[in-house]
Amino acid sequence: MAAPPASYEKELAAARKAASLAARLCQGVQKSLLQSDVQSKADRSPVTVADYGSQALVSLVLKTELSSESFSLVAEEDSGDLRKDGSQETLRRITNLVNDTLSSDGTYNLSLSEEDVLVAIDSGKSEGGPHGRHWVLDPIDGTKGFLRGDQYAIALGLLDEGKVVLGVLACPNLPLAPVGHSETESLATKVGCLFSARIGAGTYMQSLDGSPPSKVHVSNIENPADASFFESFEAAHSLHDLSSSIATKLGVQAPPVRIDSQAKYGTLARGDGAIYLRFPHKGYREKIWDHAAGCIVVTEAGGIATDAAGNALDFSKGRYLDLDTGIIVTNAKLMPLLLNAVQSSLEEKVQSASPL
Ligand SMILES: Nc1ncnc2c1ncn2[C@@H]1O[C@H](COP(=O)(O)O)[C@@H](O)[C@H]1OP(=O)(O)O
Ligand SMILES: [Mg+2]
Ligand SMILES: [Mg+2]
Ligand SMILES: [Mg+2]
Repeated sequence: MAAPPASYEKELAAARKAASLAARLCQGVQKSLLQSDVQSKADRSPVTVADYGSQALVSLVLKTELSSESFSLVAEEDSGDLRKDGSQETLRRITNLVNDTLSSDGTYNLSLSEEDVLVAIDSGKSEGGPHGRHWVLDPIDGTKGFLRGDQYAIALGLLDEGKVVLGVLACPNLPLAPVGHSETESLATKVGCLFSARIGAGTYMQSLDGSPPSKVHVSNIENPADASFFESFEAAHSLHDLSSSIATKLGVQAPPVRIDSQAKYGTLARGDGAIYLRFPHKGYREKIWDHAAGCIVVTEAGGIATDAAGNALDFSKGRYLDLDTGIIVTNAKLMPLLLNAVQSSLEEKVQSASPL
């Protein structure tokens, strides 16, 4: 007899715990961010002690909670820069952050050395791929938002045979109340959301301080005139002009809601807006950790995520996502209209760029 299908319940509980602890570490750092905590990577993008600390902590919690299983992690950061001369102080600070967060939780009797932290960070070097299980982690997604004091997310997913089977998004600065509605934004509202999704079991949201989870669903808007859309805060991450041309074609009335990170997938999953548009500049290659958790959070809530040609996102190809032009997300009713608008705006863009 065939084995029953995996339920991934134990893995989801471990992922929630890991992402919640990492969120606690990041919140502490964001409150007291020192200039010396921020470095530039070789690609000139920022990285902070919190990105490294979050990656070490998630890797450690997953390994400890799921100790009997083989462990593969595809994650954004590595220890290369931390092993260079002049990084000792930064490494010491990261190690203290990880140990302080572990002891504040109280369930682990662990104290890590600096070398343990480097090793935990480097356990994220897996290449992923179509076979077996691989955890996929962005320890801070939206580092620029994190530095501004805005939105960011700890994004953790699990691939099994190339498919995302669970995902959690911890969004420490995201209000529990809907965003993008000016009436609710003026109210002092509680922040800190944890989204979690398991294949076939739906998407749930709870507060990061531990309220019971409640099931969420994407917006059921059918008329694009009533829809609002999310896009990157950073114009360098997504072509705002292209989104605006698509929105105009669709008849969307509301201005774009710009927020950082995969928090956009979370807000869409709970129906705050109806559309997410992402069109990186030419030459940018999307990584799996920037979309795996967000993708299952939104699809288990009834949404659809595709590339600009309407193909499902394929997480089985290694560390990068191979895709056509961009990523679009909406509900099943709006997707055909959205795809038409995207394709016609992309054609216009090509025509306006080619010499007559
Ligand atoms: N030039 C770029 N174009 C598109 N995305 C980028 C670029 N540089 C970094 N990113 C990544 O885009 C995501 C943030 O997107 P958003 O614009 O939706 O906030 C992050 O994963 C960020 O990485 P990181 O995880 O290092 O912050
Ligand atoms: Mg980064
Ligand atoms: Mg990212
Ligand atoms: Mg990141």
